[in-house]
Amino acid sequence: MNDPVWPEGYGRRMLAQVDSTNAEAMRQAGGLSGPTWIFAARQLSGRGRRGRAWRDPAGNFAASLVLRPAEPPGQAALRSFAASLALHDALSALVPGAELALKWPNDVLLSGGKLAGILLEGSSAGGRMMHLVIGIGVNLTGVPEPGEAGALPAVSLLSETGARIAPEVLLDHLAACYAAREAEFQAEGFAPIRAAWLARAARLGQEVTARTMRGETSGRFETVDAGGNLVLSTADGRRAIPAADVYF
Ligand SMILES: O=C(O)CCCC[C@@H]1SC[C@@H]2NC(=O)N[C@@H]21
Repeated sequence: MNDPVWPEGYGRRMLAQVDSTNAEAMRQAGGLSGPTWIFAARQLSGRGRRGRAWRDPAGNFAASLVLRPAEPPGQAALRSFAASLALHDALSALVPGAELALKWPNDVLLSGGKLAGILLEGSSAGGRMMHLVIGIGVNLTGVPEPGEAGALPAVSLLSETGARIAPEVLLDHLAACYAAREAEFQAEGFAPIRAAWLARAARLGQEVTARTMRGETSGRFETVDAGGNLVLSTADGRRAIPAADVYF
């Protein structure tokens, strides 16, 4: 594939080492004049969803994109679908034929295992986002130690496909793919992102379990609705779930 062109209007800060690119993005957010990628060759204390740690063996990808969407949080957060889709776009271009899929809300799977995770953070005031940070971690070469029971096994791009992609190369591709998805989101809203995401979704139409702090809901994975909710068809009817961990 041709070398991508760095997208116009996007900045980048390339760091040798950081605690967490999301933490660094939040620290720098107030001083940035436009959308900016914060990339670190080495991340020592990565943060995962639901307060979990995200372990980054050397050689893996860690970066966070800082945006200023000035939208209500629910609308701004739909970018997590744009981000996972952009990552799918970038990886499919870099490793044609890789068996990639998307898992709600924003994991990227490879050969059925967890290849990548995305963590959204941010700050808002007066009902509008001031900053949105989209943190993306990809197991390019290393696989973190096993996580909680029942979770999908972590896999790496190298272990599953033999492809050795440098983190900086993935950043160039991801930045270009994200900028294209962001432009689509701004021009046409969530509908085309939602449709493209669903076309790549893992386990659509199959039984899944959504687990929250309050309990579990099992049902057939029907769709993702216009608000980004996971829609399950359960024995008690249709349920739209805004946030959960999903188990297959
Ligand atoms: O739990 C998940 O699946 C989300 C993991 C997100 C990890 C990435 S790595 C880059 C960015 N910086 C962080 O501290 N976390 C995100």
